Amino acid sequence: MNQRGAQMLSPCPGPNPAQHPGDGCIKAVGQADVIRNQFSGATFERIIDCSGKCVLPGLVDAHTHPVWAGDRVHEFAMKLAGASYMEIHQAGGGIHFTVEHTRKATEDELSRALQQRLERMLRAGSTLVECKSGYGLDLETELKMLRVIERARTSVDIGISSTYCGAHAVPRGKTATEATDDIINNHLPKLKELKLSGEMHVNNIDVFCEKGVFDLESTRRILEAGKEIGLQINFHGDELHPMKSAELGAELGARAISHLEEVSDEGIVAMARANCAAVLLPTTAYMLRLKQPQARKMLEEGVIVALGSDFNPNAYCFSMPMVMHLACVNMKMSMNEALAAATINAAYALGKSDTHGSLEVGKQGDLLIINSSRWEHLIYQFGGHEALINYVIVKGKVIYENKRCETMSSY
Ligand SMILES: N=CN[C@@H](CCC(=O)O)C(=O)O
Ligand SMILES: [Zn+2]
Repeated sequence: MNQRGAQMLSPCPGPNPAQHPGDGCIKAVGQADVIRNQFSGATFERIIDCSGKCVLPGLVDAHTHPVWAGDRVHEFAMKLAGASYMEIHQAGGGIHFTVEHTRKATEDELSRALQQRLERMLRAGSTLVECKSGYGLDLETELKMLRVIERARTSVDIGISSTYCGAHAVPRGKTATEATDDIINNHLPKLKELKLSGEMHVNNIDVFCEKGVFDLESTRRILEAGKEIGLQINFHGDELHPMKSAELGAELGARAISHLEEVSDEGIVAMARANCAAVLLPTTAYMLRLKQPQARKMLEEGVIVALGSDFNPNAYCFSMPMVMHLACVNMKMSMNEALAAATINAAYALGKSDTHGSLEVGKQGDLLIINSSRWEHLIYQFGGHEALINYVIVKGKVIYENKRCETMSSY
């Protein structure tokens, strides 16, 4: 913590932590001496002296595709040579390439890969991440991916919001209408059954609403059917072409829409009115050399702007500190705006801002301790988070401690 403030974590669900078992929530936030007095009789599992350091909320990554097999480094070379994302996709690469490999992978292989990726995200400061399916497209593989995400809830100490993204691409051999019918008639009823039986905890529904993928009408049908079974609407829209996805999302009560490089002015206003969050993905706009989304205009209009890493085989980045840096430089966000977008606003995009995303009494004790007296170093030092993040704490427990940063971060 910096010199002026302090946070007190569990174990302690009441005012006197000594009398209560831990619930992993924040018990007090304020001046160090006031808190010290307040808890003078208490005993703690662990006390960390944060003098000269900063305490930040754990970062929230509002958009990731972390379950897949088969990397696409060869496509990176193709893109550098001038091929566009859609050219590769339409030639059977891109998402289709990943689908082919993910269908062949076993559940254990996918679980191991996911676990390692989530651990890398944790070490980069993310304590809550959205995780999408979407490289199966058929029911069997989509369910395999969702089960892998479900397993990670217990095997990794990171918070997870799970998203069904069966409409990530139109599977080979099907039209978009046939794929839409399959999702509505077969995938969603099965998800509803698994949700009701408690076997799966899927939170959100996603569609890639894009020219040559799912058009506005198919997107509407899928999202409405998902909402009907209790999923939050959180989808890809207005990325490569203006689709009026923002207008549709606002009308359907979407919790969030991602990308939005090609959103219309009317769409921005509609999202602001509907409290629909914009999840901006600076790595993708950078990687694909897309037009940058209009973050400034969105903020001026009152849109809730969140950030995500979009980790996927196309945009291979685990690091929300780097995402914040890109948002500042390329989207002209201030460092304060980027931090809010990577914490409380990202939590909002996942429907979790009551419990996550800020350091407030009663919220989950997810936080980072930065080895610097100015938190802005986390954004300023591009790619430097490994030397800055001293501790990652989830539900009041230290889950990553980086002793090396004590000697590294000031250089
Ligand atoms: N645009 C659609 N989906 C992903 C990319 C997925 C992929 O290329 O594998 C995205 O958000 O960038
Ligand atoms: Zn995506």
